[in-house]
Amino acid sequence: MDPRSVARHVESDADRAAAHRLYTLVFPVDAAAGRVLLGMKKRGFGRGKLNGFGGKVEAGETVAQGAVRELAEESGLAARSVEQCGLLLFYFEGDPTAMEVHVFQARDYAGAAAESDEMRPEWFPVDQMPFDRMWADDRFWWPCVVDGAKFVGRFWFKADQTTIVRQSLVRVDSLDFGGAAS
Ligand SMILES: Nc1nc2c([nH]c(=O)n2[C@H]2C[C@H](O)[C@@H](COP(=O)(O)OP(=O)(O)OP(=O)(O)O)O2)c(=O)[nH]1
Repeated sequence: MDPRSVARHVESDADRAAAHRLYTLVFPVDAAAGRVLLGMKKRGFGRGKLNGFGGKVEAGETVAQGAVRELAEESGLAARSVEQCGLLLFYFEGDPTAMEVHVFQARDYAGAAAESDEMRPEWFPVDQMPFDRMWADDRFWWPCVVDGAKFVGRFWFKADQTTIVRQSLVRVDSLDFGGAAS
């Protein structure tokens, strides 16, 4: 398991041995206007869905650095800071590698949203999210973001990447795993 993975803190002994791949997911929030920037994914995994901005954490960067880099690459926004609000673990039937997704909000950023090769950005009111055009799990944990609550969610998907067969979601006091996620 990647030494930056926090999964070892939240999973069972059996899960701890499994491979985890680290990802980031960043939601730029315009708090004054009550809106969040999503992007329509133009290619690859999750193509056609609306989502936050993110991707794989690269060698030599922290998870937070990866979040800032992906946000800039995909949306054109330069985050001055990012705040982690959640941890998501995804398991897909037939795939031995779990996805460990670190979810951030970016409330302090510079620049204007611009279309990239990967994403077409669009602002939405935080209380009117287009869940029908998003990943199936998002409707369950997004209310935690709106409430300002930190959360850990685990979702087991069928290989169709659409059907959730099992899930757990808990609100937590802290996502500080001894520095592992910073
Ligand atoms: N909201 C939401 N986001 C998800 C889910 N599953 C999932 O992988 N994501 C996010 C995490 C990442 O931000 C993104 C997947 O990363 P990616 O495949 O685009 O990674 P990347 O940009 O490094 O990929 P690449 O095309 O450059 O190889 O999708 C989900 O169920 N809900």
